[in-house]
Amino acid sequence: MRSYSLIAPAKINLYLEILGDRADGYHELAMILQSIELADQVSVRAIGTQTIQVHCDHPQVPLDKTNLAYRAVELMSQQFPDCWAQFGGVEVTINKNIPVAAGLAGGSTNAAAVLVGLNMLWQLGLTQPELQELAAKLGSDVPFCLAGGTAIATGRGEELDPLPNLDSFYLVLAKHQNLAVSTAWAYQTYRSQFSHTYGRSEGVDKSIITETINLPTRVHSGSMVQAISNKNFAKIGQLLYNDLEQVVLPNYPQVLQLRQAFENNGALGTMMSGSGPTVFALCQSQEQAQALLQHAQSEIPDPNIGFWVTKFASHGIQIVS
Ligand SMILES: C[C@](O)(CO)[C@H](O)COP(=O)(O)OP(=O)(O)OC[C@H]1O[C@@H](n2ccc(N)nc2=O)[C@H](O)[C@@H]1O
Ligand SMILES: Nc1ncnc2c1ncn2[C@@H]1O[C@H](COP(=O)(O)OP(=O)(O)OP(=O)(O)O)[C@@H](O)[C@H]1O
Repeated sequence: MRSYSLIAPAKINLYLEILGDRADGYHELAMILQSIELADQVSVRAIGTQTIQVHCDHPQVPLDKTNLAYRAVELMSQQFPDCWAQFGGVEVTINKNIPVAAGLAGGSTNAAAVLVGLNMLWQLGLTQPELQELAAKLGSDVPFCLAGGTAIATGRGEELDPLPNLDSFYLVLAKHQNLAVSTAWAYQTYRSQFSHTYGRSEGVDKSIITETINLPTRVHSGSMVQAISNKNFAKIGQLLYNDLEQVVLPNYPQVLQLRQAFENNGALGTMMSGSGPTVFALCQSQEQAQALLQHAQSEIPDPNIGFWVTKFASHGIQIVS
């Protein structure tokens, strides 16, 4: 039976501003998203039985309908019932390298890989915009994971405008392995505490966050877009921004601690990714990233913290074979 193997990169948020509440319960966003080389490998294979089977080598990843890759197969089978009938069921195998429940869109990128894989397996010939439309049905981050690179994301995160590539940037990621932050909780808490500040470009009252950290002032994403267009790495580092830090940092001191460790040890910039709890630090070289990792590790010698050195990527889902 035919199978396809795909590379599914993680993402980080260089900029995340919450602009307002939406009637559908989601939030209107202005984000700048960036793919990174840290990636899962996903394979899709046609199987004889009319079933969906998901395998994953990471014990925390569910294998049932709650797996976003499973939901991607289900969506495709509903959209293309003739192919489902003709080609039979689908087996998805995920080799997990992206930390789970990390704010790095691990599940979203697996789902995006399944869409691309089934487009090949079922010889559908779907165009990129058609795949993007299906991706948006699965989750707000899935369309970006499909496209990849560097992009502005608006709406609830699904409307994308590409930006120039920044693939010479290195970064260090750090995550407490036993910590997970619910994305829904982070957005709801932000709404209940900060909705009165929507649209105020001068920023919000950050006094509830400990004064030991130097939080950036909210700037319009336009300044970041300009810094990216100019490939001004120092400026990009200074302009990193994430509104969700205002609810996650006060509630998760471990995330704040990682943020401080990076800030004190010479990163170009440091920020929490998405709804956390992963924190990243930007560096101009692999050597600088390794040195920063060592500094942070010696400052917080906790075996439960995972560290990764990786690089910006200029691509989304890639077909390997
Ligand atoms: C935090 C980010 O990862 C940043 O890129 C995304 O905004 C979240 O993307 P995602 O996990 O793909 O999000 P979804 O699966 O669509 O939604 C998860 C939950 O996040 C909240 N959510 C998400 C996106 C958005 N624009 N507004 C929201 O309020 C909703 O409560 C939703 O129930
Ligand atoms: N394919 C998948 N890979 C990892 N987790 C998955 C997957 N499908 C479903 N999940 C579930 O989703 C939860 C969130 O995992 P995921 O790694 O996607 O989080 P995330 O990186 O925070 O996502 P995002 O940044 O899109 O909010 C996990 O706790 C897990 O139970």
